[in-house]
Amino acid sequence: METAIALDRATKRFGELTAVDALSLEIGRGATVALLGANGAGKSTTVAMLMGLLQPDAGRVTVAGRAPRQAVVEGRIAAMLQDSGLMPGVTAAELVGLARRMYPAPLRVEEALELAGLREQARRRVERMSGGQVQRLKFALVAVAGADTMLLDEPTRALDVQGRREFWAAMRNCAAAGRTIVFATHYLDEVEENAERVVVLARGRIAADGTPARIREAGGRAVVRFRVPAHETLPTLPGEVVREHGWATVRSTAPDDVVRRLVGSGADWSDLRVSPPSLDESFLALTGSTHPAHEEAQVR
Ligand SMILES: Nc1ncnc2c1ncn2[C@@H]1O[C@H](COP(=O)(O)OP(=O)(O)OP(=O)(O)O)[C@@H](O)[C@H]1O
Repeated sequence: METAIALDRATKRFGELTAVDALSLEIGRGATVALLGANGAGKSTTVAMLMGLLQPDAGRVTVAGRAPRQAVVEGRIAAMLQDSGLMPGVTAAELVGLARRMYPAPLRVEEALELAGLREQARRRVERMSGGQVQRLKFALVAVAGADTMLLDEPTRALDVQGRREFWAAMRNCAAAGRTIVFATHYLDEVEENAERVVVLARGRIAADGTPARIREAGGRAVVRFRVPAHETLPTLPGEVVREHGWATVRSTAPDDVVRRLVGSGADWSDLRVSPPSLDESFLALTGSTHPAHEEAQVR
């Protein structure tokens, strides 16, 4: 498969701190990849190196086989960075039209707005747009580049559920058109739904790399739950057992063994159910962090 992005032992230091630590990663063309990691894991620094905004102190970074800056100039890669502002007083179509002039082989303004789901809002002024529309306009500003690779750094930060849904629908339009998309996020549900590959970063290194399902299984514990009377004695089960209100909950990396022992025990249990490991819990186990989410993610 053709390589869209390659980092070869890329390292970035800020004084004493190593933000990205000999990171090696290859992303094939057309892939949709999530970069996951706690605050400070090195996601934004990696994105900045891929855009040529930061130079690695050691190692190599290439985009479409070129130096990142060259790839940017050639319009092969475009990014939606965190907290970028928008010029007020102009319409969505005017702004996308301005951005379009920077690229050698851009899309038409209408195409970019269509991809971002903003066809109806083409003539709306930037300051009259909702948070979700603004975020999709930022996406249109990236999409108009017509680049094969798009980097999105926390694109749905602070969006409500509807805004996030609309944003990812726009992103999937681009993915379906064969673009390579790499996005950094803290929202694990977005990863499950929108990425075919997840790269988990911790302290500037790769903690895990695989499909969302594999990542879930790599670090997570399944949950086995069943009804059991409070006085009933249970056999020793491989996992962490919590009993309350007539239910037992077992968190285990070996759910089959839990069920086998229960069945063999003759204990008086019922209503057994097994749930797969959650990505959330796996993430915590893999990164050793407290919680992957920003405050705003926790209140959702
Ligand atoms: N310009 C800078 N100067 C000094 N330290 C920096 C700079 N940029 C980033 N860092 C540090 O490098 C580390 C990695 O930061 P980075 O922004 O890449 O993490 P992140 O995974 O994107 O985090 P977040 O989820 O909070 O955006 C952090 O410890 C951060 O404080």
